[in-house]
Amino acid sequence: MMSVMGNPTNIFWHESTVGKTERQNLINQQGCVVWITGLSGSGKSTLACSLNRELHSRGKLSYVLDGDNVRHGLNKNLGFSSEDRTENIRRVGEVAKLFADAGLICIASLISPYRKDRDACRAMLTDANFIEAILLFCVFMNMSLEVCERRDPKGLYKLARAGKIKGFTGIDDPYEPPLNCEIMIEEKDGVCPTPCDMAGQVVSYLDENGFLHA
Ligand SMILES: Nc1ncnc2c1ncn2[C@@H]1O[C@H](COP(=O)(O)OS(=O)(=O)O)[C@@H](OP(=O)(O)O)[C@H]1O
Ligand SMILES: Nc1ncnc2c1ncn2[C@@H]1O[C@H](COP(=O)(O)OP(=O)(O)O)[C@@H](O)[C@H]1O
Repeated sequence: MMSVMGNPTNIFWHESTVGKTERQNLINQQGCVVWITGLSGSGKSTLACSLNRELHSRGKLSYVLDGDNVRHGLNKNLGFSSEDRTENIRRVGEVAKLFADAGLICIASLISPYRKDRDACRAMLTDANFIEAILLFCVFMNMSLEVCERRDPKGLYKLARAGKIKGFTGIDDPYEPPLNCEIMIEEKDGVCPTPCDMAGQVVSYLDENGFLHA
């Protein structure tokens, strides 16, 4: 039977002769995904960059998938409707899964505003071979809309408030905070942790959970 567009048939999984464990042993780390979610301006890219640098300086291989950047290539045909955001998250989830399988620490940094889309990625990254081990850790940038709007480095909140951008997250499109995040970054006594401290919090988590060694 011929394969049908959108509903592929007659395709088969081809096992590789080099396994994930062998790749991980080669680079002495365990592949996983650090999924950073939060409002625009909450500091996702800043944390992603700082974490990437910190892991690199410890000799660990990581790679950042940033929503803004991925939308220039792989996802350039997607906008900001709820359907497009869902597809954006799904594709990045699939790519992150490949990176994790390659043995890398993949840092995905996207607003990812809808709980169901983040949950779908988490389900996609559950390793059935190891007693349902979850390979995705959610980092929630718990910054208030006020903080993000005050920062507004790209001037997008201003445009959204003026009605010049429709469906902007936090203004006229929802952000659903995680109910089950592993790590939360938040202000303490009105002070936001430095990029270095934010990265330190994630590195400690990865270290404590054994991901920085094969
Ligand atoms: N309508 C609307 N809502 C939210 N954000 C918008 C919108 N239009 C453009 N932008 C810019 O796109 C960046 C978010 O892209 P993401 O791929 O992370 O978004 S999503 O996860 O699909 O919701 C986001 O970047 P960050 O500030 O880095 O979050 C914005 O710069
Ligand atoms: N921990 C922090 N302390 C102070 N300023 C920060 C911090 N994190 C991010 N910022 C600043 O806030 C703005 C938005 O950060 P960014 O990382 O671009 O957010 P996002 O990727 O979530 O849109 C930038 O100008 C950045 O320099």
